[in-house]
Amino acid sequence: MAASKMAMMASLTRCRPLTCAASAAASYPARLVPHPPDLIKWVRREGGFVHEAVEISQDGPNGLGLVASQGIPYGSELIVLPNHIPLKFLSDDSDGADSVLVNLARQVPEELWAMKLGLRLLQERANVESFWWPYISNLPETYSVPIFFSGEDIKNLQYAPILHQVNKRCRFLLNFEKSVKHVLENLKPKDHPFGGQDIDASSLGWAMTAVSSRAFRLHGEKLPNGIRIDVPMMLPLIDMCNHSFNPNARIVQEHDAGNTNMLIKVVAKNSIKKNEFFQLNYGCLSNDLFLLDYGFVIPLNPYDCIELKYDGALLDAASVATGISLPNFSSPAPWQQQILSQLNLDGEAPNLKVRLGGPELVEGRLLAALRVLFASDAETVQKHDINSLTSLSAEAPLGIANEVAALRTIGAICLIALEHFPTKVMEDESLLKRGVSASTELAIQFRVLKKSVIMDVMSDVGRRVKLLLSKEEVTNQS
Ligand SMILES: C[S@@+](CC[C@H](N)C(=O)[O-])C[C@H]1O[C@@H](n2cnc3c(N)ncnc32)[C@H](O)[C@@H]1O
Repeated sequence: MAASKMAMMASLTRCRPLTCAASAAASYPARLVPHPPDLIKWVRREGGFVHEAVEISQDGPNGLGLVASQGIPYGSELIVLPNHIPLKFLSDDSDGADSVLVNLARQVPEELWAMKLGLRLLQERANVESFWWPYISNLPETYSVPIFFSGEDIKNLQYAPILHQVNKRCRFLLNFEKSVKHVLENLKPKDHPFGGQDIDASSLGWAMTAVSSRAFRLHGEKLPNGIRIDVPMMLPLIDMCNHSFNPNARIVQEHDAGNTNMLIKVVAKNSIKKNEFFQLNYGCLSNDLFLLDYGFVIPLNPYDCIELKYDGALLDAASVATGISLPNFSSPAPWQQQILSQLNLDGEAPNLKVRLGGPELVEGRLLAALRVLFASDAETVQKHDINSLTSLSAEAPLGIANEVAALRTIGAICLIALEHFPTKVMEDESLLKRGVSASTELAIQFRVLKKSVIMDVMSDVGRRVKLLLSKEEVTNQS
């Protein structure tokens, strides 16, 4: 009944309905319409180029992807999009319905930039005559990002920094829904950017996620002052490529022969075998960002890390756990405090977020702070510059005993962080084996990977401590 009313309203107002399903239950989300137009043919018809061996196909659990139907040599152009195909936001001097959109976009905080372009996507999705309909109709109907999780599955993530981000996004969508409704309330039909349709938090969430999971930030048009700024844009067909940290394709931007049109190309980075999927690198991101923006997590992600709040209480608890008591943790000496300020861990507006894991393994600021707090005299420390104090590869700059104490404290911090999770990895694994819904599985996988980041850091610092102690033994014997 409700659906038929919606369809009738859409045909009366010459717009397409913006309703969407609340959550992605299956691993293969359906497209906006059951049989969308052929995207490859559309790109070619619009003057773009698509290599004859490029096909759209199911890429296992990654959804649809682009696959090579025959071998392709290194350096080949796979897709070329002329300037009018990417979907971008509007210019600030737009008028009518577009100016309403520009004004709404001004209410979107910079960090949620995807919502801004999402408004434009919703506008085109609502418009029956949209140039981009062949593209939009091929977009997934639902997304597996946590803003669409049930409250229980949000809790299942078990990791405070991501819970904070999910809550922030949900709160923003609910508040933005109110602002959008208020702005649209008394608009004349010709000024309504969504063809007279109601917008709610769910359609806003769909649009924000369609953009965050598919848009690329590329050079935009040249400004009058000659500068090019990066602008987010949706790249039809190119955004069918799935992610890999070891991609076989890359995006390049080039001017056409007449130097009038900026072309966006996908080029083979390697030679590509028949049946191989084309993959792009979405960025060196943590699993938090992959989950929040794209709705998936990556096992063995070298960029995954955990975030902790550096404070005296954490360090005191860690020192109790290691048995290395040090009163200076909560009340450092003035010279130590000075270095902590230099590290931005003390002072007027300190940044107390520190990371473990990722390529750095231990954030340099945390390592330097511990090395300095365990040092007994200012003179030894002052012989070293901040770069060597923050570097894990600088071997024990303040001596072996100092390094062992700092590393053991990091091990203890890891243990405390691990104990903050309400479940153990073994319990998570048995839940996964029992079979759970797709979103519960994703939430559990996320927390398992966070725990494995912590365990990896623990075993790495443990190895370093052993090595240092064995070196010390050799030195003492000789
Ligand atoms: C830019 S789109 C790629 C095309 C998409 N697979 C589709 O069906 O339309 C990005 C989305 O693809 C999926 N994806 C891409 N790379 C993935 C990967 N390495 N693992 C799991 N899912 C992936 C995620 O759903 C992500 O949000």
